[in-house]
Amino acid sequence: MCTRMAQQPLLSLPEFQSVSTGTLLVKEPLNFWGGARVKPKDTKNSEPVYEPATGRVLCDMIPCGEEEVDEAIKSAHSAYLKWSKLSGMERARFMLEAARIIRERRDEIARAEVANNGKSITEAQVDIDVAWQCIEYYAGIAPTLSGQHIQLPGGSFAYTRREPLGVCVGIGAWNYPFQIAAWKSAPAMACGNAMVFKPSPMTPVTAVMLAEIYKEAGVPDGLFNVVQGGAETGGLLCHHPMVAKVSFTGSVPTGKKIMEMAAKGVKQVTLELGGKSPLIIFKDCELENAIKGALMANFLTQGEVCCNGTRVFVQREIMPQFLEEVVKRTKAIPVGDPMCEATRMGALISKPHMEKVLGFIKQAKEQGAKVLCGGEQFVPNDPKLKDGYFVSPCVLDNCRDDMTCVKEEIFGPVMSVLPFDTEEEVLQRANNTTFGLASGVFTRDIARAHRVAENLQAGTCYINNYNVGPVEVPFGGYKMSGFGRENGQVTIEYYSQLKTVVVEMGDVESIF
Ligand SMILES: NC(=O)c1ccc[n+]([C@@H]2O[C@H](COP(=O)([O-])OP(=O)(O)OC[C@H]3O[C@@H](n4cnc5c(N)ncnc54)[C@H](O)[C@@H]3O)[C@@H](O)[C@H]2O)c1
Ligand SMILES: C[N+](C)(C)CCCC=O
Repeated sequence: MCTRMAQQPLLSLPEFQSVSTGTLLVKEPLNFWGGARVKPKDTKNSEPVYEPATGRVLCDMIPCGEEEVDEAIKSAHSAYLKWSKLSGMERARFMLEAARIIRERRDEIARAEVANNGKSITEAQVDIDVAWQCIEYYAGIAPTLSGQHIQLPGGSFAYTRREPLGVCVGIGAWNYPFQIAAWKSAPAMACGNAMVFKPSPMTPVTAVMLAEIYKEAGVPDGLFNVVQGGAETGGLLCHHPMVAKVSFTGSVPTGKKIMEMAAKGVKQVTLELGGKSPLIIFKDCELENAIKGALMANFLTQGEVCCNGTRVFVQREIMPQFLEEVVKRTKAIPVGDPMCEATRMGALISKPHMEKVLGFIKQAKEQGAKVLCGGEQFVPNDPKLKDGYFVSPCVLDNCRDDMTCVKEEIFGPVMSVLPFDTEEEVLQRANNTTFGLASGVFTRDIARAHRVAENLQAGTCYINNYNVGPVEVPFGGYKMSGFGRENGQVTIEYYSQLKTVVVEMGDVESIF
């Protein structure tokens, strides 16, 4: 059991007044376009949405059909026509105000995120901070967007204009629901686009809070819209002729489908997909930091993190000390009520997902891995949590590169530990995967650190840390982990296009 934190100011929804585990019921519509929540037209395909910590139904997710998707996109388009004509400074003012409101309401949003996602309140608060920081960062970039002047012969010249794409679609995963919505909408809006965002059907609750906040900050109605739904609604968005770009976060199989659908309309795509990232720990590392890094690389958000370093390669000489300490600290992770400030690991997203994760662990044992700790369904003492989807964090030893737990993304709290002997060998093994999202190396040898970073085939390499994600830094994958980037300056390129204007100052020279 845990003590409730002091009450914070309210969102517009009465149900957020006293959110603690087992209390939230969301009855308000979760769609948002034209500057307001929109009731679903047809409730026949509704799906229950569960609170992971209790297994209780939190709300119904009612998918949007063709007519609703069309309304949302048209609403976005009309907002785009106004928003794209504002200067960067003007756009920035609205975005800074939205960031301020998020900061002010951090706790309410975090609590709703916890109720819907199951992650610990400590992590959810960080996610909300990252969300407002992202909006603030792109507000800072908006006024700097500019083109180039190119002098041509005879006084003629050309210039380039960085222009928005139009209506962008964002499709999100369930592990960082609010943060993903911010990571997509902030750069899109900074560049002058409008967005229609579809959250995961398992986490429909908080994206609409972001929509309300943008409205309160004063952006034009329709600039950021939310449609609820699953694969079918996602498909309607991808195929819609008024959509210029799709930014997708999710699994590799769905990413492939998104790319196919977008290809039909020659729409731009950003794909932020899954991973099975290597973390390499050399014997010359600062072991205390490496152990902390391995825990951060594996157990944030119950292990449901795309860039997690789940293949932990440890140089053989330090394996015993590493394992002893990592197991001791893994066993000490407080698992339980995610709303408690002392909790460090909450509940997995759903019962089927929990069963899938437990299935991976069972298979790992059958293939010869040794469970050093955890890896079981966990039932907290608090009776209200008895039907929650908790799994005790697990460390697997005796792993080999050919095991399923080492090759496939588990998306749960499971660390696979693998011994290695040489740098050359570990690089070859680390890169022997179709994924390429992230990677990490712990060593005190500065030359080795940079050599390893250069040779790892991944979109990010952490040196002597893991899973830090400042919004100033680009994030995205190599290989089948996707392409395009989120965060950092470079993301502007993925939400804008360049127009060249050529100006003749003399007479036309015609060959005809
Ligand atoms: N690289 C990243 O930044 C990043 C971040 C978070 C999660 N992920 C990845 O996401 C996966 C987990 O999330 P998930 O289970 O929600 O992924 P998922 O692929 O099942 O679903 C992601 C989103 O796609 C939608 N969708 C599903 N089928 C669709 C279709 N045919 N057309 C259009 N939309 C469709 C879903 O409704 C959901 O909103 C993991 O693989 C994880 O690594 C990647
Ligand atoms: C843990 N980070 C660095 C915040 C990345 C989260 C996005 C991936 O799931």
